[in-house]
Amino acid sequence: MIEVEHLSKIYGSTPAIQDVTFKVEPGEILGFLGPNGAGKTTTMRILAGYLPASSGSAKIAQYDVHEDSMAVRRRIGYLPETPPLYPDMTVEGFLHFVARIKGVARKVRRDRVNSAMERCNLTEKRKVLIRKLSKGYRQRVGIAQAIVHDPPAIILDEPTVGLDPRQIIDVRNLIKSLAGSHTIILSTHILPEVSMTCSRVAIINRGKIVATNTPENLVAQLAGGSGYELEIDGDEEAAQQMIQVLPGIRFVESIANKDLPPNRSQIRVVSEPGAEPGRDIAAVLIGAGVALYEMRRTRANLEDVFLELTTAEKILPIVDSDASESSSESATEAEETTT
Ligand SMILES: Nc1ncnc2c1ncn2[C@@H]1O[C@H](COP(=O)(O)OP(=O)(O)OP(=O)(O)O)[C@@H](O)[C@H]1O
Repeated sequence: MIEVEHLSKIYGSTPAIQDVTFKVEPGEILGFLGPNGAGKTTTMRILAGYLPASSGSAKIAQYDVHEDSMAVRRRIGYLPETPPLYPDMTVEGFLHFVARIKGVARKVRRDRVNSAMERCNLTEKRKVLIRKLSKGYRQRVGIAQAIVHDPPAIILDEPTVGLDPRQIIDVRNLIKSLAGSHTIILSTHILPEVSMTCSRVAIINRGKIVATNTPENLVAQLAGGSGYELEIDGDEEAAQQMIQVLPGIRFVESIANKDLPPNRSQIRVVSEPGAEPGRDIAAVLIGAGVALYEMRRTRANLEDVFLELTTAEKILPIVDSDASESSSESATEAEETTT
Protein backbone atom coordinates (compact mmCIF):
# COMPACT_ATOMS: atom_id res chain seq x y z
CA MET A 1 0.00 0.00 0.00
CA ILE A 2 2.85 2.40 0.87
CA GLU A 3 6.19 1.80 -0.84
CA VAL A 4 9.17 4.02 -0.20
CA GLU A 5 12.37 3.38 -2.14
CA HIS A 6 15.75 5.03 -1.74
CA LEU A 7 14.19 8.30 -0.69
CA SER A 8 16.57 11.16 0.09
CA LYS A 9 16.04 14.81 0.91
CA ILE A 10 18.71 17.46 1.19
CA TYR A 11 17.89 20.92 2.56
CA GLY A 12 20.58 23.14 1.06
CA SER A 13 23.62 21.12 2.00
CA THR A 14 22.01 19.30 4.99
CA PRO A 15 20.89 15.75 4.27
CA ALA A 16 17.64 15.29 6.26
CA ILE A 17 16.95 11.74 5.06
CA GLN A 18 19.18 9.38 3.09
CA ASP A 19 18.23 6.29 1.11
CA VAL A 20 15.08 5.62 3.14
CA THR A 21 13.36 2.40 2.03
CA PHE A 22 10.39 0.66 3.63
CA LYS A 23 6.94 -0.75 2.87
CA VAL A 24 3.65 -0.68 4.73
CA GLU A 25 1.33 -3.58 3.93
CA PRO A 26 -2.45 -3.08 3.64
CA GLY A 27 -4.18 -2.82 7.02
CA GLU A 28 -0.92 -2.49 8.93
CA ILE A 29 0.13 0.25 11.38
CA LEU A 30 3.81 1.05 10.90
CA GLY A 31 5.48 3.04 13.65
CA PHE A 32 8.12 5.39 12.26
CA LEU A 33 10.28 5.82 15.32
CA GLY A 34 13.24 8.12 15.75
CA PRO A 35 14.77 10.74 18.05
CA ASN A 36 14.30 14.47 17.45
CA GLY A 37 15.68 15.61 14.12
CA ALA A 38 15.93 12.05 12.75
CA GLY A 39 13.93 12.88 9.61
CA LYS A 40 10.41 11.70 10.51
CA THR A 41 8.52 14.86 9.56
CA THR A 42 10.53 15.21 6.36
CA THR A 43 9.55 11.66 5.33
CA MET A 44 5.88 12.17 6.30
CA ARG A 45 5.68 15.42 4.33
CA ILE A 46 7.17 13.79 1.24
CA LEU A 47 4.66 10.91 1.52
CA ALA A 48 1.80 13.36 1.90
CA GLY A 49 2.91 15.23 -1.23
CA TYR A 50 3.80 18.44 0.62
CA LEU A 51 7.51 18.30 -0.02
CA PRO A 52 9.43 17.04 -3.06
CA ALA A 53 12.15 14.45 -2.46
CA SER A 54 15.66 15.11 -3.72
CA SER A 55 15.80 11.55 -5.09
CA GLY A 56 14.14 8.17 -4.76
CA SER A 57 10.45 7.36 -4.98
CA ALA A 58 7.38 6.96 -2.79
CA LYS A 59 4.16 5.32 -3.92
CA ILE A 60 0.80 5.16 -2.24
CA ALA A 61 -1.68 2.62 -3.64
CA GLN A 62 0.75 2.36 -6.58
CA TYR A 63 0.56 6.11 -7.38
CA ASP A 64 3.79 8.06 -7.28
CA VAL A 65 3.53 10.88 -4.72
CA HIS A 66 5.36 13.27 -7.02
CA GLU A 67 4.07 12.31 -10.47
CA ASP A 68 0.47 11.52 -9.47
CA SER A 69 0.11 13.87 -6.53
CA MET A 70 -3.63 14.52 -7.06
CA ALA A 71 -4.42 10.79 -7.17
CA VAL A 72 -2.29 10.33 -4.05
CA ARG A 73 -3.99 13.13 -2.13
CA ARG A 74 -7.39 11.53 -2.74
CA ARG A 75 -6.05 8.28 -1.30
CA ILE A 76 -4.31 9.56 1.81
CA GLY A 77 -5.32 11.27 4.99
CA TYR A 78 -2.59 13.38 6.55
CA LEU A 79 -2.34 14.67 10.08
CA PRO A 80 0.65 17.03 10.26
CA GLU A 81 2.37 17.80 13.58
CA THR A 82 0.14 20.88 13.84
CA PRO A 83 -3.28 20.06 12.41
CA PRO A 84 -4.56 22.66 9.93
CA LEU A 85 -7.81 23.65 11.67
CA TYR A 86 -10.04 26.70 11.23
CA PRO A 87 -10.76 27.86 14.80
CA ASP A 88 -13.88 29.86 13.92
CA MET A 89 -15.65 26.93 12.26
CA THR A 90 -17.73 24.36 14.08
CA VAL A 91 -16.47 20.78 14.08
CA GLU A 92 -19.18 19.72 11.65
CA GLY A 93 -18.81 22.79 9.42
CA PHE A 94 -15.06 22.25 9.18
CA LEU A 95 -15.41 18.57 8.30
CA HIS A 96 -17.98 19.40 5.60
CA PHE A 97 -15.56 21.96 4.22
CA VAL A 98 -12.67 19.46 4.18
CA ALA A 99 -14.88 16.77 2.61
CA ARG A 100 -15.81 19.18 -0.16
CA ILE A 101 -12.25 20.21 -0.96
CA LYS A 102 -11.17 16.57 -0.88
CA GLY A 103 -13.72 15.81 -3.58
CA VAL A 104 -16.28 13.80 -1.58
CA ALA A 105 -19.46 13.72 -3.70
CA ARG A 106 -22.25 15.94 -2.36
CA LYS A 107 -24.75 13.12 -1.86
CA VAL A 108 -22.44 11.09 0.38
CA ARG A 109 -20.81 14.04 2.12
CA ARG A 110 -23.19 14.11 5.10
CA ASP A 111 -22.72 10.38 5.68
CA ARG A 112 -18.95 10.67 5.47
CA VAL A 113 -18.84 13.60 7.92
CA ASN A 114 -21.16 11.78 10.36
CA SER A 115 -19.09 8.64 10.13
CA ALA A 116 -15.80 10.52 10.72
CA MET A 117 -17.33 12.28 13.74
CA GLU A 118 -18.62 9.00 15.12
CA ARG A 119 -15.29 7.23 14.70
CA CYS A 120 -13.46 10.06 16.41
CA ASN A 121 -16.05 10.46 19.18
CA LEU A 122 -16.89 13.99 18.13
CA THR A 123 -20.63 13.74 17.55
CA GLU A 124 -21.53 15.52 20.78
CA LYS A 125 -19.14 18.35 19.87
CA ARG A 126 -20.41 18.75 16.31
CA LYS A 127 -21.81 22.28 16.89
CA VAL A 128 -18.86 23.50 19.01
CA LEU A 129 -16.42 26.05 17.57
CA ILE A 130 -12.98 24.48 17.11
CA ARG A 131 -11.31 27.25 19.13
CA LYS A 132 -13.37 26.21 22.16
CA LEU A 133 -12.18 22.60 22.06
CA SER A 134 -9.51 21.11 24.32
CA LYS A 135 -6.23 19.99 22.70
CA GLY A 136 -7.34 16.36 22.81
CA TYR A 137 -10.58 17.11 20.98
CA ARG A 138 -8.73 19.25 18.45
CA GLN A 139 -6.45 16.32 17.77
CA ARG A 140 -9.53 14.19 17.13
CA VAL A 141 -10.77 16.81 14.69
CA GLY A 142 -7.33 16.60 13.05
CA ILE A 143 -7.74 12.84 12.69
CA ALA A 144 -11.36 13.23 11.53
CA GLN A 145 -10.25 15.59 8.74
CA ALA A 146 -7.64 12.99 7.75
CA ILE A 147 -10.25 10.22 7.39
CA VAL A 148 -13.35 12.11 6.22
CA HIS A 149 -12.82 11.12 2.57
CA ASP A 150 -12.26 7.49 3.64
CA PRO A 151 -8.69 7.23 2.31
CA PRO A 152 -7.04 3.79 2.22
CA ALA A 153 -3.80 5.23 3.69
CA ILE A 154 -3.36 7.51 6.70
CA ILE A 155 -0.20 9.39 7.64
CA LEU A 156 -0.01 10.65 11.22
CA ASP A 157 2.90 12.84 12.32
CA GLU A 158 3.40 12.68 16.12
CA PRO A 159 -0.36 12.32 16.77
CA THR A 160 -0.18 12.37 20.58
CA VAL A 161 2.32 15.17 21.17
CA GLY A 162 1.07 17.64 23.78
CA LEU A 163 -1.86 15.52 24.96
CA ASP A 164 -2.49 14.55 28.58
CA PRO A 165 -2.27 10.84 29.54
CA ARG A 166 -6.05 10.25 29.24
CA GLN A 167 -6.18 11.93 25.82
CA ILE A 168 -3.14 9.92 24.70
CA ILE A 169 -4.93 6.66 25.52
CA ASP A 170 -8.06 7.82 23.65
CA VAL A 171 -6.13 8.86 20.55
CA ARG A 172 -4.08 5.63 20.53
CA ASN A 173 -7.27 3.56 20.78
CA LEU A 174 -8.78 5.58 17.96
CA ILE A 175 -5.71 4.94 15.78
CA LYS A 176 -5.81 1.21 16.57
CA SER A 177 -9.49 1.08 15.62
CA LEU A 178 -8.62 2.49 12.19
CA ALA A 179 -6.13 -0.30 11.39
CA GLY A 180 -7.37 -3.15 9.22
CA SER A 181 -9.67 -0.94 7.18
CA HIS A 182 -6.84 1.58 6.67
CA THR A 183 -3.07 1.38 6.24
CA ILE A 184 -1.41 3.68 8.73
CA ILE A 185 2.03 5.16 9.17
CA LEU A 186 2.56 6.90 12.46
CA SER A 187 5.67 8.88 13.26
CA THR A 188 6.71 9.19 16.86
CA HIS A 189 9.69 9.61 19.17
CA ILE A 190 7.78 7.87 21.97
CA LEU A 191 8.66 4.21 22.43
CA PRO A 192 5.53 3.02 24.26
CA GLU A 193 3.48 4.48 21.43
CA VAL A 194 5.05 1.98 19.07
CA SER A 195 4.76 -1.03 21.39
CA MET A 196 1.13 -0.23 22.16
CA THR A 197 -0.14 0.82 18.77
CA CYS A 198 1.96 -0.54 15.92
CA SER A 199 2.28 -3.94 14.28
CA ARG A 200 5.66 -3.07 12.78
CA VAL A 201 8.33 -0.48 13.41
CA ALA A 202 10.89 1.30 11.25
CA ILE A 203 13.60 2.99 13.29
CA ILE A 204 15.16 6.06 11.73
CA ASN A 205 18.29 7.71 13.04
CA ARG A 206 20.15 10.66 11.52
CA GLY A 207 18.14 10.33 8.34
CA LYS A 208 18.78 6.61 7.80
CA ILE A 209 16.58 3.60 8.44
CA VAL A 210 18.51 1.45 10.90
CA ALA A 211 15.96 -1.35 11.42
CA THR A 212 12.53 -2.48 10.27
CA ASN A 213 10.61 -5.33 11.86
CA THR A 214 7.92 -6.21 14.37
CA PRO A 215 8.75 -4.87 17.84
CA GLU A 216 9.07 -8.48 19.11
CA ASN A 217 11.44 -9.54 16.32
CA LEU A 218 13.61 -6.49 16.78
CA VAL A 219 14.05 -7.36 20.42
CA ALA A 220 14.69 -11.02 19.62
CA GLN A 221 17.19 -10.23 16.84
CA LEU A 222 19.20 -7.66 18.68
CA ALA A 223 18.59 -8.81 22.24
CA GLY A 224 21.51 -6.62 23.33
CA GLY A 225 20.67 -6.90 27.03
CA SER A 226 19.43 -10.50 27.31
CA GLY A 227 21.37 -12.61 29.75
CA TYR A 228 21.89 -12.75 33.51
CA GLU A 229 22.95 -10.68 36.46
CA LEU A 230 24.88 -12.56 39.13
CA GLU A 231 26.01 -11.76 42.64
CA ILE A 232 28.94 -13.84 43.83
CA ASP A 233 31.37 -14.15 46.70
CA GLY A 234 34.81 -15.15 45.44
CA ASP A 235 37.41 -14.28 42.84
CA GLU A 236 35.46 -12.12 40.38
CA GLU A 237 38.11 -12.13 37.68
CA ALA A 238 38.39 -15.92 37.71
CA ALA A 239 34.59 -16.21 37.67
CA GLN A 240 34.36 -13.92 34.65
CA GLN A 241 36.99 -15.96 32.80
CA MET A 242 35.14 -19.22 33.49
CA ILE A 243 31.86 -17.78 32.20
CA GLN A 244 33.38 -16.09 29.16
CA VAL A 245 34.51 -19.38 27.60
CA LEU A 246 31.11 -21.07 27.90
CA PRO A 247 29.07 -21.52 24.70
CA GLY A 248 26.46 -18.82 23.92
CA ILE A 249 28.18 -16.01 25.84
CA ARG A 250 28.53 -12.66 24.12
CA PHE A 251 30.36 -10.80 26.84
CA VAL A 252 30.83 -10.60 30.59
CA GLU A 253 31.36 -7.41 32.59
CA SER A 254 31.41 -6.11 36.17
CA ILE A 255 28.48 -4.17 37.55
CA ALA A 256 29.67 -1.30 39.76
CA ASN A 257 27.79 -1.43 43.07
CA LYS A 258 29.37 0.26 46.07
CA ASP A 259 26.65 -0.97 48.42
CA LEU A 260 27.78 -4.61 48.27
CA PRO A 261 29.37 -6.26 51.36
CA PRO A 262 33.15 -6.92 51.19
CA ASN A 263 34.21 -9.70 48.75
CA ARG A 264 30.87 -9.68 47.00
CA SER A 265 30.65 -8.60 43.39
CA GLN A 266 28.05 -8.37 40.68
CA ILE A 267 28.55 -9.55 37.13
CA ARG A 268 26.50 -8.98 34.01
CA VAL A 269 26.50 -11.76 31.41
CA VAL A 270 25.09 -10.96 27.97
CA SER A 271 24.22 -14.01 25.91
CA GLU A 272 23.99 -14.60 22.16
CA PRO A 273 20.46 -14.37 20.73
CA GLY A 274 18.62 -17.65 21.34
CA ALA A 275 21.29 -19.05 23.70
CA GLU A 276 20.32 -20.33 27.18
CA PRO A 277 23.61 -20.58 29.08
CA GLY A 278 22.07 -20.20 32.57
CA ARG A 279 22.57 -23.79 33.66
CA ASP A 280 26.18 -23.89 32.50
CA ILE A 281 26.97 -20.61 34.27
CA ALA A 282 25.57 -21.87 37.57
CA ALA A 283 27.28 -25.24 37.19
CA VAL A 284 30.73 -23.84 36.39
CA LEU A 285 30.65 -21.35 39.28
CA ILE A 286 29.37 -23.78 41.88
CA GLY A 287 31.78 -26.46 40.57
CA ALA A 288 34.66 -24.01 41.20
CA GLY A 289 33.47 -23.30 44.74
CA VAL A 290 32.22 -19.78 44.04
CA ALA A 291 29.30 -18.78 46.29
CA LEU A 292 26.42 -17.76 44.04
CA TYR A 293 24.16 -15.47 46.07
CA GLU A 294 21.88 -14.37 43.26
CA MET A 295 21.30 -15.15 39.61
CA ARG A 296 18.67 -13.12 37.79
CA ARG A 297 17.50 -13.36 34.20
CA THR A 298 17.52 -10.07 32.23
CA ARG A 299 15.74 -9.51 28.95
CA ALA A 300 16.17 -6.81 26.33
CA ASN A 301 13.19 -4.66 25.51
CA LEU A 302 12.37 -2.29 22.69
CA GLU A 303 13.93 0.56 24.64
CA ASP A 304 17.30 -1.24 24.66
CA VAL A 305 17.03 -1.84 20.93
CA PHE A 306 16.06 1.78 20.27
CA LEU A 307 18.89 3.13 22.39
CA GLU A 308 21.43 0.80 20.82
CA LEU A 309 20.34 1.67 17.30
CA THR A 310 20.01 5.40 17.80
CA THR A 311 23.25 5.87 19.70
CA ALA A 312 25.36 3.59 17.47
CA GLU A 313 27.16 5.27 14.59
CA LYS A 314 26.75 2.29 12.30
CA ILE A 315 23.65 0.69 10.81
CA LEU A 316 23.28 -2.73 12.38
CA PRO A 317 22.62 -5.62 9.98
CA ILE A 318 19.16 -6.34 11.32
CA VAL A 319 16.91 -4.79 8.70
CA ASP A 320 14.31 -7.10 7.22
CA SER A 321 13.69 -7.45 3.50
CA ASP A 322 11.64 -4.23 3.39
CA ALA A 323 14.31 -1.96 4.67
CA SER A 324 17.29 -0.21 3.20
CA GLU A 325 20.73 -1.77 3.36
CA SER A 326 23.05 1.05 2.59
CA SER A 327 23.11 4.77 2.10
CA SER A 328 23.04 6.52 -1.24
CA GLU A 329 24.92 9.56 -2.43
CA SER A 330 22.38 10.29 -5.11
CA ALA A 331 20.41 13.09 -3.48
CA THR A 332 20.09 16.33 -5.36
CA GLU A 333 18.87 19.68 -4.22
CA ALA A 334 15.16 20.42 -4.46
CA GLU A 335 13.02 23.25 -3.23
CA GLU A 336 10.11 22.95 -0.83
CA THR A 337 6.58 23.35 -2.19
CA THR A 338 4.42 26.09 -0.82
CA THR A 339 1.23 24.05 -0.32
N1 LIG B 1 13.07 23.42 6.13
C1 LIG B 1 14.24 22.95 6.57
N2 LIG B 1 15.41 23.52 6.21
C2 LIG B 1 16.62 23.04 6.62
N3 LIG B 1 16.76 21.94 7.42
C3 LIG B 1 15.64 21.34 7.83
C4 LIG B 1 14.32 21.79 7.43
N4 LIG B 1 13.40 20.96 7.99
C5 LIG B 1 14.10 20.04 8.69
N5 LIG B 1 15.42 20.25 8.60
C6 LIG B 1 16.49 19.42 9.20
O1 LIG B 1 16.33 18.10 8.72
C7 LIG B 1 16.56 17.15 9.74
C8 LIG B 1 15.34 16.26 9.93
O2 LIG B 1 14.26 17.07 10.42
P1 LIG B 1 12.80 16.49 10.67
O3 LIG B 1 11.93 17.65 11.10
O4 LIG B 1 12.37 15.71 9.49
O5 LIG B 1 13.06 15.49 11.89
P2 LIG B 1 12.04 14.83 12.91
O6 LIG B 1 12.49 13.44 13.09
O7 LIG B 1 10.64 15.05 12.46
O8 LIG B 1 12.30 15.66 14.23
P3 LIG B 1 11.30 16.12 15.43
O9 LIG B 1 10.91 14.87 16.16
O10 LIG B 1 12.18 17.02 16.25
O11 LIG B 1 10.14 16.84 14.78
C9 LIG B 1 16.92 17.97 10.99
O12 LIG B 1 18.33 18.01 11.04
C10 LIG B 1 16.35 19.33 10.70
O13 LIG B 1 17.08 20.33 11.36
